[in-house]
Amino acid sequence: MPLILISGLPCSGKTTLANKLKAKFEKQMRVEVINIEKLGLDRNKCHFDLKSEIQFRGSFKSTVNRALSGNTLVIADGINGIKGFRYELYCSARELGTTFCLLYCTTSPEIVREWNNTREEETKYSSGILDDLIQKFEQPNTENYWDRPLIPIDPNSELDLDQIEKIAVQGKKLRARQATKIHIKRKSNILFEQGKIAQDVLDQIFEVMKTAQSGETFNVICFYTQTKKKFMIKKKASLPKLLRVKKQFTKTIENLNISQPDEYFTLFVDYCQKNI
Ligand SMILES: Nc1ncnc2c1ncn2[C@@H]1O[C@H](COP(=O)(O)OP(=O)(O)OP(=O)(O)O)[C@@H](O)[C@H]1O
Repeated sequence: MPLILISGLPCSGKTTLANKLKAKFEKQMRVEVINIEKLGLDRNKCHFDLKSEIQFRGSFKSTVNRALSGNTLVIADGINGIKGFRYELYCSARELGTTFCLLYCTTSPEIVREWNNTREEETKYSSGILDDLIQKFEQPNTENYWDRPLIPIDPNSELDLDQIEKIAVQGKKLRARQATKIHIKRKSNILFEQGKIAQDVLDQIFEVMKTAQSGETFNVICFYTQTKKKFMIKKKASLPKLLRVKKQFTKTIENLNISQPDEYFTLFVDYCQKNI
């Protein structure tokens, strides 16, 4: 059954949107909204650090997959700000040959901060986590085929539920393709590829450090294919220290199912920024 994926900054009106969709569609079919509340989790704990984020994404995805295999319209209501993760959810819909669409709540960072301030204390994002999530958010982009069809939603404008129904429910079904299966690479290939990506990132960081003076901050830009991450490192580190960071990262993510090279790259660069 259809998958409606919602994406947007934290506190951008996603659940409000999901509830409006549910109210409309449940007159016609079974509808399941999957979000932090449904999973019984705390939004600040889920995004506290890399490990908890990855665990949260794992349970979000498996709950979506379980619901999709039933006769249910699934509304996957989350920040879904990592493009590699949106790709994985798109693939779930594609493997089942169902309809799919991405609704993007376009609320700006300034407004989400305001809305967050008016929330009840227990549902508020702490300001550090809110800023971190805003900074990391990879905006949906129709150049990525898995971000299509994309419907931008401004929570302050009238919602065109009929347009969403036309695309998400009556629209074209995705076709399960061999490519989806090919993508499920053998673990050893994935580990080999991740090792290369990590080494590449370290080489790029080390290159900048070689020419910089101790005590100054470094601006580093790391590339992986077309993905670019710019960040700052506060102090110079030795090569053994960089290798230790890589080892710690590998330990942190071991047993977590990261198959997308893009996602691995983004997570590793974030980890380097925080731990060097
Ligand atoms: N159009 C709107 N105008 C003003 N406030 C709004 C609007 N939409 C949502 N809000 C407020 O923003 C807060 C967050 O709304 P909502 O739970 O829908 O966002 P969310 O993106 O699902 O949040 P989260 O990232 O925590 O899941 C709520 O307090 C809600 O009242």
